[in-house]
Amino acid sequence: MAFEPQEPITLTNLPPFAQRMRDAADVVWEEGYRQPFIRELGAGTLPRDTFAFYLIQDELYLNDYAKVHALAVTKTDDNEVMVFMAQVQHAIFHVEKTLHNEYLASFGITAQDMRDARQSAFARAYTANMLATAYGEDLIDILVAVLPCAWVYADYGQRLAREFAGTLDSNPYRSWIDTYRTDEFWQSSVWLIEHIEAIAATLDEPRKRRLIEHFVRGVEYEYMFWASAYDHQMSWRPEWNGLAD
Ligand SMILES: Cc1ncc(CO)c(N)n1
Repeated sequence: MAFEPQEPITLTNLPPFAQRMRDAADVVWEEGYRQPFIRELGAGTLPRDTFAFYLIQDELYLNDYAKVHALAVTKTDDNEVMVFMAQVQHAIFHVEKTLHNEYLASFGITAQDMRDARQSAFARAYTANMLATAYGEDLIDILVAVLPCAWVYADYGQRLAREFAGTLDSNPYRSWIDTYRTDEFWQSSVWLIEHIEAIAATLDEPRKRRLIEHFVRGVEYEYMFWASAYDHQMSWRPEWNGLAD
């Protein structure tokens, strides 16, 4: 389907460079939606301790994710970009972390448990990669590094809400789905896509290809974040779990 520039950017009306990134990631993206963690989250059957494992990892993730947005501010004097980055940081602490805190409290996970928590190998690889980009690369690289985070969650949130609409009322993970299904959450991706599109139009093909590669890698990290949580896997190999404790 061709991009309709007069129409708003939606999950299916994407400008050309965003469409290229999305197409390149498609296999991972669709397998990601079909993976057991996401299926069971949608059905409400995901074991609580698996969701708790994910939430603890995601708490740690969000700290690094906030830092990446803070570092983006140091790369530009464009106030529109600076305001966006500040708004995302605000949403991390006041929307996503509020959601987490409600779940963590209901699971009996304490502040001390959180202070003792360590990142899994998969989560650490993801945020180390994002932080390296944020410290060492340009604004465009940071925008592309954070886009999979915003976009995959918005896409899966909306799809889960639609696919499992009939059982959402009794789904213990409903407030998680409700957080990511909103148009407000999707609008972050729209903002990123628009700004990436404008910058990408000024770049040569090899540079664009590198950005696409970064984007696909980000979608892969999103996949593995859930897959490793599903298996409660802290280390690269399961038999190494706990060796450093
Ligand atoms: C791992 C991960 N990616 C993206 C989001 C959405 O902000 C999140 N909370 N966690």
